[in-house]
Amino acid sequence: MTTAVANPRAGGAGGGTAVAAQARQVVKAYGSGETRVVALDRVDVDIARGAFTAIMGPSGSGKSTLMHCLAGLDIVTSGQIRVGDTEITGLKEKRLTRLRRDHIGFVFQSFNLLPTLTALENITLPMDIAGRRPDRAWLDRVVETVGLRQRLRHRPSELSGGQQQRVAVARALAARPDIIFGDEPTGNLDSRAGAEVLGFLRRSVDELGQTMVMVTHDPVAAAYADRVLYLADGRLVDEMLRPTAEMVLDRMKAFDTLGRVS
Ligand SMILES: Nc1ncnc2c1ncn2[C@@H]1O[C@H](COP(=O)(O)OP(=O)(O)OP(=O)(O)O)[C@@H](O)[C@H]1O
Repeated sequence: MTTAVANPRAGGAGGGTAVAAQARQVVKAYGSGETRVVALDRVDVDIARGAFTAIMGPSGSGKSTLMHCLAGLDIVTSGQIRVGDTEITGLKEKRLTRLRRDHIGFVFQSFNLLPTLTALENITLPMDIAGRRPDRAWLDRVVETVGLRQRLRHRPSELSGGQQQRVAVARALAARPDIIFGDEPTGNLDSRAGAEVLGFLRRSVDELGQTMVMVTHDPVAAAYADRVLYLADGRLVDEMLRPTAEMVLDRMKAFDTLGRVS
């Protein structure tokens, strides 16, 4: 019934390009003088459209900073960031806010749902605020994909953690963003609920053509991705295609042996 929505990607910014987001020679430094910290050190990366990318690396290696820079939440010190066809470095805050609102979705570790609203109201809230009408057929398909049909009238307190995160995923998907960023989206969930949410993120890539980028420490979570990027000391040091949890774990152990964990 929901297969009628044939091309969910049509109409997005830069919909024709194979790269959803791109970093070129990105440097991000915090502070100055003796307290200066280089969080990203000349990072080049292409995030493929319609793929699931995981970002891994030791604590403090720059994962969140890279995600925030790619999402236009943080301003780079030097280098360029493109989202779709738009060069975002140098954009004024107003245009950046609009770009984030219209083209980027977020899923955080804490679900960030409004307790007084039902699941459905939470899902459509960003569109309501933006004065956009939800596309009913698309919303239907999203609700179906994340398995929330029977829970739409429930408030967050009446839902399990996994279900709440599925509402947050549906909220991100509902606006049909060009790219969704997740910062440890399963960090607050037990392994069963985490697996469920990761399964839905995977489905949103496979069935809805969504582009997903997720920061994680968890090899099992990373194994849901098509590609894993490894950061160490603010640099992109390695990547892995079609990962399995064992492969990711082995790679992490190799990094440990090199003394790269902080
Ligand atoms: N606002 C800030 N001010 C100063 N330094 C910062 C700031 N944000 C991050 N840093 C520093 O930049 C570096 C990278 O931080 P970042 O949060 O990106 O790492 P991470 O890999 O996401 O770490 P974790 O896995 O612990 O979340 C760290 O050394 C951190 O201390």
